[in-house]
Amino acid sequence: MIHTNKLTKHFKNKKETVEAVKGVDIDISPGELVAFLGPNGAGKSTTLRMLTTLLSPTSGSARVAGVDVVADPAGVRSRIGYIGQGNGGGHSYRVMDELVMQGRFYGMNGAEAHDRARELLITMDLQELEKRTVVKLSGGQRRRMDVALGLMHSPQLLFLDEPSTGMDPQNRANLWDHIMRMRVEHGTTIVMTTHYLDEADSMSERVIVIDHGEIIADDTAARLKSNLAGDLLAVEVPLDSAQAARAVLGRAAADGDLDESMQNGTARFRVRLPDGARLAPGLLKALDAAGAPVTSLELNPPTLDDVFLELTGRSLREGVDV
Ligand SMILES: Nc1ncnc2c1ncn2[C@@H]1O[C@H](COP(=O)(O)OP(=O)(O)OP(=O)(O)O)[C@@H](O)[C@H]1O
Repeated sequence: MIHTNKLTKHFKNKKETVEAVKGVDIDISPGELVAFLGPNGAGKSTTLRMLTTLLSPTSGSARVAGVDVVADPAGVRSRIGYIGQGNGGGHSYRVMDELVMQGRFYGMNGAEAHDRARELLITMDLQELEKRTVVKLSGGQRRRMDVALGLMHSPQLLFLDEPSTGMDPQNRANLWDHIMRMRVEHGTTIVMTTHYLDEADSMSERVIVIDHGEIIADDTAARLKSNLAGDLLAVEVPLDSAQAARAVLGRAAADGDLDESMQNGTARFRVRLPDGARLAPGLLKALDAAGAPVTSLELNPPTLDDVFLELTGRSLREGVDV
């Protein structure tokens, strides 16, 4: 569905050249749900804008839905839906009319556009609002309508640029319910960008992590987490057994790193384990046998932020509103 070869975008300002996307190779198959995840300025939107023909690449190539983005941008656009960041300006048309107009724009006749609009109003739970003018919709309703607009011409491939930024948790969950339903009903391939770690984790099947214009990881969220981060185990032992605990835990640590702190007669250690749930019981026994009885234990599965931290030494949360 998407194939890129060393796709690159440089922006030239007066004094400097910004290398926003540095030769990325991306392959996405039909039906996949893929999230581009990365910090501010990583190059996610620029990549998406090249794939949707809104920007032309500096070099490299991209085929989207079987069509080259440079040779036939109109062909790409007719096959994809694109829902950009934020809402456009206010619209004084009614919801139904706006959808029908979009269908007409894509060459549908009036009856086809009407039927398709009615179908999408149901999928996106907007049927009660078909006569309301677009400016009067709430933020969440407006975003669902944006998605409906992007789907009017039944694209095989839908691009969502930060679909839920600025929404409250309830509206985000609601939007995702609708997107997932649409996906099941129409088998649409979805490519999205997001800042929200939990969203990339729970909604997408595959996460492409972008940093400084390069792809630094590409896998399922589950595999990224288990391969790169591991579970985080925190144990407390009495202070006088800290040395024994340090030796046992140091051997078990995935990366040899032990984080330790002392407080109120207790030593607290934090260590990453590749498969914590399976290893923790044996480790408790080993600690006990070494004379370091565990007084408290906490086991946390890794997050995509841990993955990013492991890959870059930085947290994705830095400077990001999550
Ligand atoms: N039109 C432009 N002119 C100059 N530089 C640009 C332009 N558009 C983007 N950039 C720069 O390219 C880099 C990548 O920007 P991009 O918008 O792709 O990042 P992003 O990962 O989508 O970030 P965000 O999550 O903040 O939307 C940034 O350094 C940005 O400042």
